[in-house]
Amino acid sequence: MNQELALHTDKYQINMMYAHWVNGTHKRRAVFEAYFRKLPFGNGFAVFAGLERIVRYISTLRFSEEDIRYLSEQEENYDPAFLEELLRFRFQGTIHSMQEGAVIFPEEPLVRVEGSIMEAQLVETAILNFMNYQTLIATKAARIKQVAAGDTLLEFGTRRAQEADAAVWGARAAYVAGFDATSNMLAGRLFGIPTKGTHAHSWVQSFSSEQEAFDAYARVLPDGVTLLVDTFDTLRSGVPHAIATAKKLEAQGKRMKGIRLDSGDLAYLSIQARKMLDEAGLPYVGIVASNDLDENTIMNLKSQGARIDTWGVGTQLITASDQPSLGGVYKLVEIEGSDGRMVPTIKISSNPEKVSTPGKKEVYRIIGEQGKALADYLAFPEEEAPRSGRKLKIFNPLHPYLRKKVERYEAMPMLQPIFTNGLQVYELPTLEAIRAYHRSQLDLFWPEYLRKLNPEVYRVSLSETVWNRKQELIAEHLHTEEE
Ligand SMILES: Nc1ncnc2c1ncn2[C@@H]1O[C@H](COP(=O)(O)OP(=O)(O)OP(=O)(O)O)[C@@H](O)[C@H]1O
Ligand SMILES: O=P(O)(O)OC[C@H]1O[C@H](OP(=O)(O)OP(=O)(O)O)[C@H](O)[C@@H]1O
Ligand SMILES: O=C(O)c1cccnc1
Repeated sequence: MNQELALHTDKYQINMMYAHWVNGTHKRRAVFEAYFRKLPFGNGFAVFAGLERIVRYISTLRFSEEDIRYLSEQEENYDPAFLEELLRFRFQGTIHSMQEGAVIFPEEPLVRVEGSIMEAQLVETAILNFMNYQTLIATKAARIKQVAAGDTLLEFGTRRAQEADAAVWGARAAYVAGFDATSNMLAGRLFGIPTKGTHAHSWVQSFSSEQEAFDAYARVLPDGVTLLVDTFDTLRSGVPHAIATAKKLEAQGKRMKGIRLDSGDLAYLSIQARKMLDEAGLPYVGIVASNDLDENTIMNLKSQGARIDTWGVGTQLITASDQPSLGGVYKLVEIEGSDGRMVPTIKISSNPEKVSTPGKKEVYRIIGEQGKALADYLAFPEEEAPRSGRKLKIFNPLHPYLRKKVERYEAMPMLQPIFTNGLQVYELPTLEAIRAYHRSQLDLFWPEYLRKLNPEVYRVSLSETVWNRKQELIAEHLHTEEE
């Protein structure tokens, strides 16, 4: 899915690039950081996703002749010399990022872009677009995985997704966070995600009897067939007909894989269907359920003793319906001054949570002696990196009186170099490696940070130097305001 995406940006980015170019400031060095302020779904963590798309986007970022022609028709009347420069544009900046599958938290840099103000501004919109959506879906999927850890999870959302890209990249994000397969064949081909499918009601409706429909499907797809049993009456018709088909398969030495329930009381129906299958000597036939499922319904069904082994989850996952967007932002944290030195910048807001943290920052995950994460720690790259034996003060930046000191720990750097001066230096991991990394990340946390309801708040701490710089800049700003 390599598309031409240079114009996949907001017009104001092009206009700011142009204004910088006219002003002669377009080559000033700038550092931006992308982060979010609030976790989605009331969850205690999020799962980072979107990097592969970001890498593909950055490495193929070019304005085509058609893009330039389109820009030349805009009411802004861009100077042709500016458009000429866009035609030669290549991203030459440096990007650091969290790796896909990382467990991440509010207020920490997830993607850091350093480059000319012109190029760093251009890529804001697309980076946020990819990161916000894929991280949101991976986080939703992680919540579903948490309540059905030992079961099989199928992603069924394409028909309800917000268009094609969302379906395909959403299927990938779900797989990153632990789903087992998708129904989307394109996602399967593009990313190597396992694909699975049962059949629709239309298959049964297109025959004169349910039995005939089941037998025909099983004849064509004898290995691992799953039959949808709720077209007419699940317990009186669907399950008995499926049992009859399974017996015919057995006679040929084949095993039916499962039945699918898609309506009605899924707890009751699955318990009854399980009994009927077991009594018919078919304990190996599994039960798939679908129908507007999410983590809450699945948990609830499990608490009712539902006998469901596989969950098909569509709409609620792919649209993240209880919170359909992640509010990731991209803020300027440093800019080159007239003397060529980099100057930290701050964005002040009357809402203290919206005041940005100045300066380019590294993110360290501080792992305590029991192998579990204690806090994340943000420090300037020029500060001495945290290492065991060097006492660290961990505090909550919004409530600095909540503090503790740690001395024996491991400091795990979280941001990896992805591009250096335009050159891709990061080799994209396989999806299997990303899934394994995600699981290893979850293992770093005590369960109280991971639980789905009212989780403990994990701390993202600032180094004292970062904290002091922030206070100085706030004070400077107030001082200038008063003058
Ligand atoms: N035992 C149960 N406990 C809690 N929720 C359930 C239970 N059984 C099913 N559900 C959920 O309740 C909702 C039922 O929705 P709805 O009433 O639209 O379905 P339906 O009428 O059974 O089927 P259809 O989709 O054909 O209309 C679904 O989200 C389903 O997952
Ligand atoms: O419910 P979701 O989580 O989105 O899962 C996907 C749904 O898509 C299919 O039916 P569809 O919704 O097209 O029709 P139906 O509800 O009438 O079965 C399938 O039978 C599931 O119910
Ligand atoms: O294979 C299935 O059962 C399926 C696929 C997509 C949506 N609903 C169901």
